[in-house]
Order: sequence, then structure tokens, then C-alpha cells
Amino acid sequence: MNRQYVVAAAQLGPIARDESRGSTVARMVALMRKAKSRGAEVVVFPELALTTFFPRWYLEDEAELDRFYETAMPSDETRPLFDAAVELGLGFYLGYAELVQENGRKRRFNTSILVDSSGEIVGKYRKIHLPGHFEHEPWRPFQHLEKRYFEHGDLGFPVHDAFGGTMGMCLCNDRRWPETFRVLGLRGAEMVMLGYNTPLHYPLAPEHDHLQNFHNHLCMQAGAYANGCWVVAVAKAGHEEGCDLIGGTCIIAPTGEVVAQTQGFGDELALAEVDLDRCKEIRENIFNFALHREPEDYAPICAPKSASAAA
Ligand SMILES: CSCC[C@@H](NC(N)=O)C(=O)O
Repeated sequence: MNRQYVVAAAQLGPIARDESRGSTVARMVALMRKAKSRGAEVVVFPELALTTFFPRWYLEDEAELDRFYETAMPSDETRPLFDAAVELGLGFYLGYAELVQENGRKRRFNTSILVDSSGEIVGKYRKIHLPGHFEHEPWRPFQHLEKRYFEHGDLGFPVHDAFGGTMGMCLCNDRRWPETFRVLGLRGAEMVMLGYNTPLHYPLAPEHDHLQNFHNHLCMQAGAYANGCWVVAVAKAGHEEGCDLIGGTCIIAPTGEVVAQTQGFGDELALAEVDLDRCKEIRENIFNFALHREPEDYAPICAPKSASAAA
């Protein structure tokens, strides 16, 4: 694959609690076909793209909870995505809830994968910055129980040789942390793909609700610029099960400029021609890490949590 191609950010509109995987996957395959017809070679889907954003509910019935997770990838229900990748010659990024059995216990992760155009999984990431809370907090208009439903990702922030270059992944809340982009940048990421589910209303600081879209782009444009990488950021958007999720799906150049963006809150593509060599504009100049970075003065950033609180 060459280093210059069209990427499609494939935003999904709301997914109902009782929408079947078959229905969601069919929506996603339709987006893949549309992306192909518009020249795309890579398609990026949201976080937890296969289901509604279930951490908004406190679920006491484990069987009900398990229903939102994938125990195999691909499965019979998700295989159409992989088949479409092969048929159309497309790579894709997919976020989903992962359930694995290890040493006799269930482990749950908020996961993303990269799949190449031969249908092979070529990269996996498990979300590190899990937002929200662990216990049921009935005062909230909706829950955000990621800390209850997922373990801290155990794969670090890897990069992958794929799609003609060095690819990084993260998921939703990770994008707010400069460290995410810097670690990926230090590993040479030329494109960072990420999906998100971001409620418009933040119950802990509702006075910031009107800033949700601003903060969304602010952190990602800064991450792209300060690390000289492309960012492809994809929302699950719209009014989902009584909760408004922001849109703002976009593709950001290494200069920090938004070069493509969705307009609405439904299933929609934003496309841009990406040239991975443009990373050099930043990485060989203002953010030439070898020449200008001063890690000896950044010690608190790398200290364990307990020590950095005191720093
Ligand atoms: C608990 S409010 C933060 C919401 C968070 N959402 C996800 N999915 O990580 C985000 O950072 O967008």
C-alpha cells in the first residue's frame, strides 16, 4: 500500500439497546461500500461500534451485560465486516467490547483492532484511560460505568506497521490525555485512529456542556500538531437511548488543521486524502524530538501516580 490514500471516518448514528448486531453490521457495511465508491482505502469506525453505549446503565444481570461483548472476533455476526474488507480491498479500525476467559475468570476490555484488506487483524489496543465511575450513582441522569465494565488495558500504546506506515490507536477518553499522543508519537505513529462516545451533558460539571465540541477538537488538534501525525476521530453520535452524544467526527492533518468533518448526527462519512509523508513537515521541524525535546526535565510525567501527586 502506498503512503497517500483516502481515509473515511465512518460516523455512526444512535444504536438502540435492542438493535441486533446484524442490523448494526449491515449499517457499517453500507458505509464501507459508500466509502469505497468515494475512493477510500481505510475506514475508521467508532468506539463500541457494535452496540449501544451500554455503560450508561447499571446492569445487575450478568447475562444481560455479557450480551454487549464480543467473545470472538470475527464472529458469525461480525464476519460481514471482514468479508467486505476483502471484497472491497479496504482496511478498517473497529472499536468493540471484548470479553475473554483467562485462568477461569472473565476479563472485559474496551478494545479496538486494525484489520487489513486481506481480512487479517494486524493490531489490537485495549483502552487505558477509563472514565466515569465504578459504583451505581443514581443521582446521575445516566451512568458512565466504564470503570466497572472494563479492566485497564494491558497492551500499552503499541504502534503497528499497516496501511503503508506506522499506525497508532486509542479510544475516546484517551484522546484528552497528551501522554497518549506523545507515547504514540515517540513510537513513530503517523496516523492515530480513535473512536468515541461522548455525552453532551457532563453531570460533574454541567457548566462545561457547551464546551464539549470545543474540547473534543482542541485535544485532538493539539495531539496531531505536537506529534506531527494524522488523527482520524470518529463519533457514535446523536440521541441514543435518551442521551445526546456529540458528533464532530473529523480528520486532522499533522499541522493540527481539521481537513474533513461530518455535518450531522447520523451514519455519515467524512473523507480526506491522507499523505503520511506530510508528518515530516512537523516532525523534522518544530517538533523534531531528537533535536528539541528535553526529557530530562519531564520527570514528573513519568513518575508513578503516587509520586507525581507530590511532584
Ligand atoms: C465521563 S465523561 C467523559 C466521557 C468520555 N467517554 C468515553 N467513552 O470515554 C470522553 O472522554 O469523551
